[in-house]
Amino acid sequence: MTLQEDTKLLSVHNLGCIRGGRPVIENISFDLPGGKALVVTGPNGIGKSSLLRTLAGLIKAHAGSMTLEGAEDDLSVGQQAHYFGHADAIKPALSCRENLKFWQTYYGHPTRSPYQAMIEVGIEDLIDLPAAYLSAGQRRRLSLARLLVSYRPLWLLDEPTSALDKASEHKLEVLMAEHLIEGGLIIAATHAPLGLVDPLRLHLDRNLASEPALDDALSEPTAH
Ligand SMILES: Nc1ncnc2c1ncn2[C@@H]1O[C@H](COP(=O)(O)OP(=O)(O)OP(=O)(O)O)[C@@H](O)[C@H]1O
Repeated sequence: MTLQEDTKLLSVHNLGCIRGGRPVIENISFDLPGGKALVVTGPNGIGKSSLLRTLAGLIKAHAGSMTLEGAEDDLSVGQQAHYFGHADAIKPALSCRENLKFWQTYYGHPTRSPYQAMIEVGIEDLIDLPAAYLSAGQRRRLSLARLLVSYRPLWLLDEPTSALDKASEHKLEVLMAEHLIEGGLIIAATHAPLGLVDPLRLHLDRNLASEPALDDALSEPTAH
């Protein structure tokens, strides 16, 4: 495949990780170009979250390699990724604005003000409220706003619609579409349809734990 100068490409080759002393993902290989999403599916406990956490650099890969070319090549994949996991990365004693300012300072590459990001997720009225006062869905939306205050090309989304109402789910669809149009990449682990247009798909299956199936991929899985 020929890469345009500004085209990003995430390449994952034979990735594996160990948790609790046993391998939970093995031999995961795929290519994901900028502008595309990869939807990861599979039964509970198969390793979807572990895959995302490994890509985010939160779990050490015990095998394989991953690179993200075309962005900041000197940074690791995790350093170029926003990780939106089950736990909301929110400090309850800080206001919503202070939480977003903290993350923007930490991540760098500012794209929107905290207030603009809060408008995007529809909770701008709560911007000066301590995050401890937010409902579960509001916390989730604040967590989502964290992705909007700083640019990172790769979004790693673990069950991103959990606790979101229908309007927020729709907003998430729009935000994901915008990120892809701008050449970003998304990997989403999900049990729910996410409204992504024509995503690549990786289904992890218990019987195929060492041979994940990647449909419609740029490169065939190379499980050995
Ligand atoms: N902190 C941990 N220590 C040890 N083992 C863990 C840990 N977290 C998860 N596991 C194990 O790793 C395996 C994969 O878990 P993971 O959370 O990645 O699955 P999942 O596909 O995301 O599941 P779900 O659909 O339920 O969210 C499971 O067998 C789980 O028991």
